[in-house]
Amino acid sequence: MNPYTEDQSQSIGSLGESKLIEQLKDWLGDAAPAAPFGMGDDCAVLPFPSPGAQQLVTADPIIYGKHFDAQVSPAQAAAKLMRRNLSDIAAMGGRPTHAIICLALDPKVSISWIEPFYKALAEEAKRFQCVIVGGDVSSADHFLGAFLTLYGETSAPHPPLLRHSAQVGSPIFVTGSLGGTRLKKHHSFIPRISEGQWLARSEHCLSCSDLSDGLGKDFANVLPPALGCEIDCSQLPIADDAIETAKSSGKDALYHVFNDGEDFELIFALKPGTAVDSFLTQWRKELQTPVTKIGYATSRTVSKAPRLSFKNAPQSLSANGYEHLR
Ligand SMILES: Nc1ncnc2c1ncn2[C@@H]1O[C@H](COP(=O)(O)OP(=O)(O)O)[C@@H](O)[C@H]1O
Ligand SMILES: Cc1ncc(C[n+]2csc(CCOP(=O)(O)OP(=O)(O)O)c2C)c(N)n1
Ligand SMILES: [Mg+2]
Repeated sequence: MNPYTEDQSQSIGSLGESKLIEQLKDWLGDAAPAAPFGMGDDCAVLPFPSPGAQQLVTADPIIYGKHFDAQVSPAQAAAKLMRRNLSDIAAMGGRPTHAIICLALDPKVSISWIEPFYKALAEEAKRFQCVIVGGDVSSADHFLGAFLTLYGETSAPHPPLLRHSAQVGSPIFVTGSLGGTRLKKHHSFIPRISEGQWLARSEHCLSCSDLSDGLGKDFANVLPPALGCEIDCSQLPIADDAIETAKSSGKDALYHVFNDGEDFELIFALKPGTAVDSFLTQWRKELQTPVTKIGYATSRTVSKAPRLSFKNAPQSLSANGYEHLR
């Protein structure tokens, strides 16, 4: 849906900041607790994390024209905003608790866009068991951005799952399937919260991250700078929608797997020598989400940054991922 209207009476400009904030609170309903624990004071007052848990906090926005466009409904945009932050909490093995949302909006944004957007944020918060405790509204010219800060906590007593901690020989896995994001997954994925928590509880996982910028870039998230990674392209879980996308893009489906980003799946590395078959049996007993071993961490002598090498790759595969500002 196009978020803008030329009819001033239907725009948020006709409400003004204070009236809009009142409306936002109404639309959030019981997803927004009362002050001082929620909206209404200068700060929200948050409780300490549960005993033995550590506090997590992450931030990612959605910006019109950068993370979504007019093809995406306000409810889908809201789900994407919540879930891309939830995906970071999942990657650390945590669960979400509290969210703050800052809006920068052109006055021409329509009430009929912001209302379903906020109602869907409330639905998402309830579904993923967190509350929306505040935020900010400011005006911006020709811009629509919603910036979410999400608090969470680790799964006590387990430490958070960190990036860059794989070791030589670590088998590397991904959840779900990759490369199918352009058609719909970028706004309709499920953050892998249970899977992240399960990994945090397992004694096998050394390192974990989520795939937001594409496997060709984010593989490096689980590796220390001195290591490389060999990926067996014949083992990659290619999404049906990656194959569909490839039909019209003129590129190989693997191109979309490595470069399109926004898979919001987990990539993780296990301790070297982990019995992969019994790990997989255990996973499949307790989790429904598919998981695939895609390769392993390799040693590298001359190194500034982790390097990717391939088995069974098509010739001239480019695998760089998504990079803002370029
Ligand atoms: N503008 C910024 N100021 C401070 N820290 C930032 C900024 N942008 C990103 N970071 C931090 O850099 C790290 C990598 O960011 P990013 O690639 O956006 O992570 P993710 O893919 O998980 O969103 C994160 O720890 C993030 O908090
Ligand atoms: C209109 C529009 N343009 C481009 C994209 C594709 N896209 C936008 S951001 C992004 C990468 C991930 O986003 P980023 O903000 O880098 O997430 P982070 O790594 O910070 O979690 C991709 C593939 C899109 N989904 N919609
Ligand atoms: Mg980010």
